[in-house]
Amino acid sequence: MRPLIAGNWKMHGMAAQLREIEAMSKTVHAARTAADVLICVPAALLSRAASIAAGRIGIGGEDCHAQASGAYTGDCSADMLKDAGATTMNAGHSDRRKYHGETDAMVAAKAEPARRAGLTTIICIGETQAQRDGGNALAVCGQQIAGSVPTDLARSGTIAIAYEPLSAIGSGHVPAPGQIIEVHRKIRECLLERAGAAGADIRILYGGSVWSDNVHDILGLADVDGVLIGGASLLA
Ligand SMILES: O=C(CO)COP(=O)(O)O
Repeated sequence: MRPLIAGNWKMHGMAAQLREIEAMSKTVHAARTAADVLICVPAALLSRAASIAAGRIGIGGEDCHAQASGAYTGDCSADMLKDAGATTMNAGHSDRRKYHGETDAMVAAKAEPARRAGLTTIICIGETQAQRDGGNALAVCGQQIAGSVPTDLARSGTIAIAYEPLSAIGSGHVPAPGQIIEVHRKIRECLLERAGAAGADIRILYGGSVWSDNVHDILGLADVDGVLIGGASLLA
């Protein structure tokens, strides 16, 4: 499977930061990179980022509202992301689950309008350290897949999954390879159960403290079809 190298800028970046999009687009284009490259940016930068990227790399949104329009002050719909130039969006990032109380059902409800808008949705899952310490990591990830991945979307090829264990995000602590392999294998099994053969073609990304010095090793692990990068994606 062609890997996806995705960045997530979170709530970082003013207009000056778009220089990095320019530099990344040029590098990817010139090097004919053997991977798809995508940067998810704050909504305020989306339109300018997409115009600078000019299709050389993908530009994504970081979230959307489940409704197409309405009295939802401060929110942004999947159609709006698409209209601004996005190809992809994130849903269910642990920041959203933690600070906005997003549940699996809410995440699933965002993925469907994204598909209708023509966006691929990267659905983020991952266990907390307490869940891992309690021996529940695989069960938690399985439940998150069951709750946040609509079956028809899994079949339609318009989603990717990002496994981001919370203890790895922004900490510099990447789990042992065995942990990543074990959880990705579990996710693959869940996807095959849900979507049949189509589940084999869904990309499963790893996220959490990915940097230039560990990305090659991580991409070499079984069932790792790409990475979702936070801090390191701010620099071309
Ligand atoms: O949350 C992440 C990407 O969505 C990972 O962030 P870091 O790469 O900064 O650990």
